[in-house]
Amino acid sequence: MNSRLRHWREAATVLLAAGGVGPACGGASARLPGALASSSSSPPPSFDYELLLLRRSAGSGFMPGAYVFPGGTVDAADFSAEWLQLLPEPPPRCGLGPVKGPRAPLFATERSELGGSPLPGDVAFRICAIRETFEEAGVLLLAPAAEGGRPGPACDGSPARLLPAERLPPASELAEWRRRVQRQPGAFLQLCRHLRCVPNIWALHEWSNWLTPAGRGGRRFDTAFYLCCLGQSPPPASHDQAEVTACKWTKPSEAIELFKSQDIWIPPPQFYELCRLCNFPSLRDLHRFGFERAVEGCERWMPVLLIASDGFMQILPGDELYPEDPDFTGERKLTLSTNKKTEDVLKEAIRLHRVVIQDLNKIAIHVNIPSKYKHINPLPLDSKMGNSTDCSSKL
Ligand SMILES: CCCCCC(=O)SCCNC(=O)CCNC(=O)[C@H](O)C(C)(C)COP(=O)(O)O
Ligand SMILES: Nc1ncnc2c1ncn2[C@@H]1O[C@H](COP(=O)(O)O)[C@@H](OP(=O)(O)O)[C@H]1O
Ligand SMILES: [Mg+2]
Repeated sequence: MNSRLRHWREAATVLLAAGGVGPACGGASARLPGALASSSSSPPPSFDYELLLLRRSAGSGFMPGAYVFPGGTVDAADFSAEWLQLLPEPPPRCGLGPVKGPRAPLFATERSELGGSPLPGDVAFRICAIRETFEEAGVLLLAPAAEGGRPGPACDGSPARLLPAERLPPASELAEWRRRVQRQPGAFLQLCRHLRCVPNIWALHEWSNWLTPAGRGGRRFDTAFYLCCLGQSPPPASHDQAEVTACKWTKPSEAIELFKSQDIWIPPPQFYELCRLCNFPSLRDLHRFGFERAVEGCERWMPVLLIASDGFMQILPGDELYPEDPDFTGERKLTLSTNKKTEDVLKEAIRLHRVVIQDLNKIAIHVNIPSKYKHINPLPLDSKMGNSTDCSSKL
């Protein structure tokens, strides 16, 4: 086994947004992607789309009860060479756009331990995210196969669409397929063959890559985060009453409000990504940004814990306290700690990229450095969205 894989499991997740079909909202859509609000008095954005959040079972071994995006651990079936018979184009890209930027280790991993699959990580992790979205929420992100048996995914830069209802089997049959895939992930390939479809890997755009922090002794995941924008109303989503106990389509701002009011708990990486989405009230703008930015790639982010006297911080790459040689495996048991209060630590810092956690639902993101790879920093939220838990980008 690859030494990295002894320490964590590889996983994929998808920020699934749907909407953008109604009239433009408010004027907030005039906010330019990439232009961070520097004032704390701008009106709250009005979103024309919703995002799918799932509540993890209270019995889950990892982050029980947390609201997360659909996703899970990669299975050998996601790397099956048989997918190549369904995909319209051969490796290495299988019809995916180029990535000129850096490749996070997740995407460049040697796959021999998974049977030496010729399927690239870029494809397999997208298949994983799509399969998990079906298992956990019943939402099927598939593209139809073109006439003659060759699939013809739309890759024209517009938001994706789900298969039309007439392409799907009756609900009871689909529910049976869902149970089969939950029991045996390899059944997802059989379902795609049966429906003459392919997982719509072209609708998933590389967004970020988070590695669970080391040092807490728990389970860790190296997770590929993708963005997928559906240019249609949010489709029905249903939980599986097992791994997932609730499905919720929510605007990014509403999710943050629910977090602040302690109605839901969202883990720091998902909170960070929700605050990034707050830059985009319009689904079309979000899609365009995600589609065009993906070519730049992304780097892996492993937060490094700094324990202060009244809370703790997750230090992120680019921050002046981020170690030059981070302890990825946790074997060196390196921890950062100080007797100072978080407020004083923050006052002393010049280059900030960190998540300050004072208690479970009191999180603030502090960033004053530009985001790399043409990405975007979390939006500072204005006072109307509350300030007990703020997402403050200091620029
Ligand atoms: C009080 C604050 C505690 C802070 C500790 C953390 O930051 S935990 C962060 C955990 N989050 C991640 O590792 C991000 C990626 N993980 C996920 O999206 C999901 O956990 C998963 C990997 C998709 C879950 O996989 P399952 O197989 O369990 O569904
Ligand atoms: N009813 C239930 N309650 C809690 N966890 C469940 C569950 N049914 C399945 N799971 C867990 O969900 C995980 C599967 O996640 P995914 O398919 O998203 O990777 C598995 O955890 P383990 O990884 O600990 O086995 C599985 O045990
Ligand atoms: Mg999961």
